[in-house]
Amino acid sequence: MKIAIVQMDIIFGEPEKNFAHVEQYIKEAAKENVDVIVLPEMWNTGYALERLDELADQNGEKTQDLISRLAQVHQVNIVAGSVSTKKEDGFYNTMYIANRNGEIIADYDKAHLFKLMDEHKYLNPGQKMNVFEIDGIKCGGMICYDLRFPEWTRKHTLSGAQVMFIPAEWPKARIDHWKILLQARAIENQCFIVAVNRVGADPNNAFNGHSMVIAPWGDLLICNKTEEGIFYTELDINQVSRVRKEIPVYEDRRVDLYN
Ligand SMILES: NC(=O)CCC(=O)C(=O)O
Repeated sequence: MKIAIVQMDIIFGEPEKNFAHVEQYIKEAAKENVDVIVLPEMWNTGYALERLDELADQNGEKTQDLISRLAQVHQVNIVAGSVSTKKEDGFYNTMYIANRNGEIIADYDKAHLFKLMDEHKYLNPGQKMNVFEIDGIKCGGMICYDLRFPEWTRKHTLSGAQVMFIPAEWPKARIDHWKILLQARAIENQCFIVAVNRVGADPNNAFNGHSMVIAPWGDLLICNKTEEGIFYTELDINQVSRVRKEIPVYEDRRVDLYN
């Protein structure tokens, strides 16, 4: 599975400009014949939460139209990070995934809302998990702060996910947490982690990238990139079963002791 991760800047409260940037990035990444393109969190508006009524994507339609069109034209899967959406009962932080045929195969609303960035004041939390298939490989997706809840990743890998996609707007101030938690999630769940963070700044935070792609043994395939750009790598999915055979963590779990 060839992956392109888009470590982009996000223009605060300017969805038109961000849509245009994302379109350019997807076109550029698609030229490299990749299987999956991955975007960061809330790339349409950034954390302009006070203006969501005016800015959020109505039912995610604009986002779904864009990624569906580009996925079909370029025959590429797109894990479209997340965008702010306006639905019937309020606002959400929503991830959409399009397959090579341009079909939207999954959507996910961020389950754990991050109080330090005021998400709980403006957004509704999601109520379901997010497992989907890309080219026959079971994958899972969650968003940024969800990473701090190990049981959430484990629930996805127990459902068969071999690759976890994690878009983020994770500030520079806590970037060490990001790196350590991502590597731990990969090692403990013996899965690939594909985690995309933004760069740049908004009125409250600075962001320094460090998007990471980590193999099931904990090897770092992409890490420590702080500049804006697209980064590429390839996942050897067979590593998941090899690592799980070598250290049979899933067989050795003591579920009888956990509840
Ligand atoms: N956008 C987010 O969910 C940020 C999470 C974060 O910064 C953290 O420390 O957790």
